[in-house]
Amino acid sequence: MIYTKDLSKYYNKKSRGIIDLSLDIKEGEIFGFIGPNGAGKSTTVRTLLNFIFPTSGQGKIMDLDIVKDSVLIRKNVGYVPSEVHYYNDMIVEDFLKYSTDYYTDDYQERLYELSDKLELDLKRKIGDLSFGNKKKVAIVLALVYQPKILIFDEPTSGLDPLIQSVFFELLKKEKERGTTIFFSSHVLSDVQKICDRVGIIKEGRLIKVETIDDILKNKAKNVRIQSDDFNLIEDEHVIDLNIVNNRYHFTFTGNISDLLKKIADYHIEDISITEPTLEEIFMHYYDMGDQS
Ligand SMILES: Nc1ncnc2c1ncn2[C@@H]1O[C@H](COP(=O)(O)OP(=O)(O)OP(=O)(O)O)[C@@H](O)[C@H]1O
Repeated sequence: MIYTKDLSKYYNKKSRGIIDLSLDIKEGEIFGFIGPNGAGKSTTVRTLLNFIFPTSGQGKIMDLDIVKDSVLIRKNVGYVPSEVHYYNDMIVEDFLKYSTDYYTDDYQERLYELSDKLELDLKRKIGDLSFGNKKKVAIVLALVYQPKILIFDEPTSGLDPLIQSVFFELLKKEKERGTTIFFSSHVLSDVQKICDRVGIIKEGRLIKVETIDDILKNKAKNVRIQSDDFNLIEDEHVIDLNIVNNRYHFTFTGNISDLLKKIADYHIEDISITEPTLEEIFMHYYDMGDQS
């Protein structure tokens, strides 16, 4: 549904946006796109929607070319930008009605239903809305006509936790309908909640694409051991070792039953083996960069 091959964007010779980005997102998939500030998330989204031209490479959305067919693409995509700029002097209700008038079907009822769920005050002027409330306007607009594809750039920023959970409920309904969702964010818990797969972007390059399940299931474990004679420091599977007094904290990347066999030789006072958080895994990928 969303495909790119070696897509690159340089703003000028010195300023890279994205480099050789290749993505293949299937119909009905919710794809998380994660990376810190400046990694290239917004550049990717803006290039996909042809707000900026790619420097090289190609991209397709629903088999349509992202540059040549961008008008048709935008008709089929709901988009929530990272920063929302609409007509400040318009009343929210008028703006939403005006925007939905473009579509042939009658979306008025859904417009009010979504605004109500997100607790959006329809009677205020857009210019008087907070950042989060402006974001709600963008979310209503993206969801109202039930497009086949949704592209979100940091959609939850500015939303309070209650509204965030309403938003995720709305997305679950979209998923049931088979909508394809590109979800760019730097908030790992958001991505973990809703996405099927996640792509990690670092300094403009995609360094990893994996399912959330695999990331959490197959990866290293956090191990904490208290022992006065423990000595696995040279083990190739022991990384990020931290020793304070007789307390050992490390990440174990090998088979956990091998670890249990090895530690049976030591006098262990206390032990815990836990799944790393997505945050820790993410930091690990970031440290390893392209070799991961
Ligand atoms: N208009 C621009 N002109 C020059 N460089 C730009 C421009 N927009 C973005 N960049 C550069 O491109 C790189 C990627 O920026 P981008 O905004 O895509 O990152 P991001 O992952 O969306 O980060 P953020 O979460 O801060 O928006 C950064 O180094 C940024 O400085």
